[in-house]
Amino acid sequence: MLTIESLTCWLVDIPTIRPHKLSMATMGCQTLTLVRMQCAQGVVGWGEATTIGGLSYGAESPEAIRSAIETYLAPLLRGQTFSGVAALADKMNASVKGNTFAKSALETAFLDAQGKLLGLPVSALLGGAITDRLPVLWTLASGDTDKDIEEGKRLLAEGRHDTFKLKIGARSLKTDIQHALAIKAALGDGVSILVDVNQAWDFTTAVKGMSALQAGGIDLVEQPTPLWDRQGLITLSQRFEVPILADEAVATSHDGFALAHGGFSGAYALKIAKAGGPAQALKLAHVAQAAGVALYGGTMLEGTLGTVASLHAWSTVRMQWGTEMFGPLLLKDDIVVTPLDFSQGQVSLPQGPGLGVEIDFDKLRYYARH
Ligand SMILES: O=C(O)C[C@H]1C=CC(=O)O1
Ligand SMILES: [Mn+2]
Repeated sequence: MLTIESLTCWLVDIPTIRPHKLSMATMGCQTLTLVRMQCAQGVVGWGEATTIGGLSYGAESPEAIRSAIETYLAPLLRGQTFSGVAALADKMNASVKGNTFAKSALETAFLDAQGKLLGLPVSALLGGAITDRLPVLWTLASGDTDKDIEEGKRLLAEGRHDTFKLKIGARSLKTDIQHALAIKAALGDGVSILVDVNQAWDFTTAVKGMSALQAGGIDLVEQPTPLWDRQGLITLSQRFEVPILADEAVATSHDGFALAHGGFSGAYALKIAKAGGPAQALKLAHVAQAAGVALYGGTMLEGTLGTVASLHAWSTVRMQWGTEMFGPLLLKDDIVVTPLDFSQGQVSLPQGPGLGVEIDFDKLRYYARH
């Protein structure tokens, strides 16, 4: 049992190591919404909710996440006792619609506190880790083909990553295809290349684009069409051999059920923020498993806190397509004492109680918005 005594929120702005270009936004800075949950049992839990490009990716901005927590969720939860995340989600969902990013930060903080109280890692509260090293790809998204090739070659030589995702969709189809295939040719046949279109194509453009990407040896195409076009995604998944990864189209277990029921084949990108927390994201994972849809561990380019919360959840299921939990590597700095260990295309799951992450308060104060 955990009694929530108080909740504190910060907006933390951290610059990226280089501009990160997506079809809908170019990021030069990432804003982490951080939550500290003080519990009456003497433990403190930490959570993070992070989105991409203000309101250009999702319906919750960092400022709105903070406001939802401070104005609605904190007063609802303060003084309440919960036996676990199911009870916490039940309480939040009864009074607050949507706002899954805000709920994800709170579910994460609760799991961190509960793990610390029980002396267990968060993964143990979510079913138990089946691995302590998870594959991690890297996204090449400088916006410049030659720079991306240079970056990919360097990371391959360093042995840090062996799989790359490209962000396309902002430019013409022809330019995007040339870009993706030039990188594929430069990095070589042994290197797996995935592309993320972030909803930028309509159905007919997607048919042309997927034909070219499939012929060029691209291994996976992520969210080619708008999130509302469920039937389009299903049809594309049945028409092409190159698998489709559903991202924006699949947030919760309900979306996963509807897509699979409609005949979708391919994979789902799990993200704790889309679902409302690590435990909620696993509900989608379990629907996918039941439907024979593969899994991929997705990121909203979170800092270490949100990344580790995701890793604890992802460690409890088999990720056929690996993960993209490289968020901390895209940021110039972070607010934790010990950075994650990324090497050989993998990241290690922290082993301590709770999330297994310690906050660096000086850095938190330095980067926090005033
Ligand atoms: O998948 C997305 O749409 C968002 C994110 C994940 C990796 C990356 O570079 O951006
Ligand atoms: Mn995506």
